[in-house]
Amino acid sequence: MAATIHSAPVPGLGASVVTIGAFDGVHMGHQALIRSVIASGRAQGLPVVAWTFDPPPKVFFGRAPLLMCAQEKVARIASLGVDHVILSHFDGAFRARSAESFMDDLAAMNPAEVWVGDDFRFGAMQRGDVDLLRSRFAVRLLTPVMCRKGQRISSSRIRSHWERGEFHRVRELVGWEDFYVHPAWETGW
Ligand SMILES: Cc1cc2nc3c(=O)[nH]c(=O)nc-3n(C[C@H](O)[C@H](O)[C@H](O)COP(=O)(O)O)c2cc1C
Ligand SMILES: Nc1ncnc2c1ncn2[C@@H]1O[C@H](COP(=O)(O)OP(=O)(O)OP(=O)(O)O)[C@@H](O)[C@H]1O
Repeated sequence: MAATIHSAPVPGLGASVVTIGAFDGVHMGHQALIRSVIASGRAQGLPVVAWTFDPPPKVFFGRAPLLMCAQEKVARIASLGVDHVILSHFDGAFRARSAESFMDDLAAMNPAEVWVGDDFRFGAMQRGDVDLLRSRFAVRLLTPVMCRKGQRISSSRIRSHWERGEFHRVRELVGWEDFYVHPAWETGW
């Protein structure tokens, strides 16, 4: 069944399992996290929600270039098999929301589990962390997914490889066989 796309918390969920993240590139670490929440949701018979942001916060703050547009990101997250994708517009008003206010929205979906990585932060000034999330929800942490060289896969590392022109590494760490790297990037503009 195709995922439904929302711009705010999914209404009317009596229970759910949720994962949250910027998910720029939907790389192999993100895929493992999303597959874990799907497996858990299926096992419990609960709807699976992936909550992401457009643009990714780091891009909004000018700390990173974008790896993947929102349309492609949502399509790839949906293709993994989640039931709902929330795409929140990350702007000046959204970034100023407190961690507590964000958790109130999360609570409206009655999550039985919230799946994130151990470095997940949220809320104004990044004040929310895994411990705060644990104060209100059952948090499930995914063990970091490493590359074959033993380093944690991240959007930041993929951006660095891209900037150095190491496109074979970009493709390897992103983990999508059809990930499009423009030929001009391969040869230099
Ligand atoms: C309601 C809300 C407010 C946020 N405000 C800030 C902020 O003020 N500064 C910041 O650097 N990041 C902010 N973020 C972004 C988070 O630090 C983080 O990037 C986001 O929750 C995605 O998590 P991830 O980076 O682990 O994927 C905010 C996130 C949320 C959900
Ligand atoms: N390699 C990984 N293994 C397990 N979880 C991961 C991995 N990379 C990211 N995550 C988790 O996925 C969610 C989304 O992460 P995020 O979008 O910040 O990815 P990132 O690759 O760490 O990005 P950036 O490098 O820009 O900080 C977070 O909960 C994060 O902890």
